Amino acid sequence: MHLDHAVAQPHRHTHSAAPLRADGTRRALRIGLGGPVGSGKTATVAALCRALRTDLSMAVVTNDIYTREDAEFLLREAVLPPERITAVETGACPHTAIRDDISANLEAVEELEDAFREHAPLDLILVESGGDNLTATFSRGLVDAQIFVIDVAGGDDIPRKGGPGVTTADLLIVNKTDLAPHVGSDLGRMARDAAEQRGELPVAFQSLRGPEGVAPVADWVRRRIAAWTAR
Ligand SMILES: Nc1nc2c(ncn2[C@@H]2O[C@H](COP(=O)(O)OP(=O)(O)OP(=O)(O)O)[C@@H](O)[C@H]2O)c(=O)[nH]1
Repeated sequence: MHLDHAVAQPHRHTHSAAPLRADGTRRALRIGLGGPVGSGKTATVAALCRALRTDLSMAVVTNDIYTREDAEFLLREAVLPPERITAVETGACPHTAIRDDISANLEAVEELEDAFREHAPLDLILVESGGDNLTATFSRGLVDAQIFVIDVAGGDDIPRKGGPGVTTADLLIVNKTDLAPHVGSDLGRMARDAAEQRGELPVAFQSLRGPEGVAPVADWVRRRIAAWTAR
């Protein structure tokens, strides 16, 4: 079994918000990325921007507790033009801003949509959560699909322990597989536990340091966009 390769498909259709705006135009697909501190959310967002930006009109909203560090990293790396990156400062509780009081994030995605609507309507907005614990999930009023990013260095028992991110995310990424031999994580066990917790929901084993990088996850995003556009 090639665990470095994404196990994809099928996915559930759990969209809650309407794909069309009041004026009949299609809005962008919104995908949220959550997960524990340091698991690789920003690195995955950066890699997705590089992989998809020539084919798609895209933008990113970052959430940090007190800083704009994630947005500054994306700006420094020039993964997208600055006007396509917005930072939301969430205050004390990062999961509140993506789950309970989503107003600041909704405002950010709607402003981005409006800014590009005329000349290059957005196809995709990635919303990155601030690093938080295993319970941080997105409101379905904010995003249409969510990706949960964990990493092998966080311990190979994370999939077994479950939690809403691991069990319900539309895609689970087990990141930094290149580190598995160094930290003694058993990828086979993580795959079995993840399958047990998630049933048919897909899991991608990813190393951004490896030759494949983000490609399998970028393909998953493309399929979501295709399904969104076909609706
Ligand atoms: N070895 C290895 N390192 C990685 C990989 N992906 C990300 N990293 C590194 O892990 C560190 C944390 O990555 P980030 O993308 O900042 O993690 P994050 O989840 O956004 O962190 P917070 O925003 O602080 O929650 C960085 O030094 C990345 O370069 C990977 O696949 N392999």
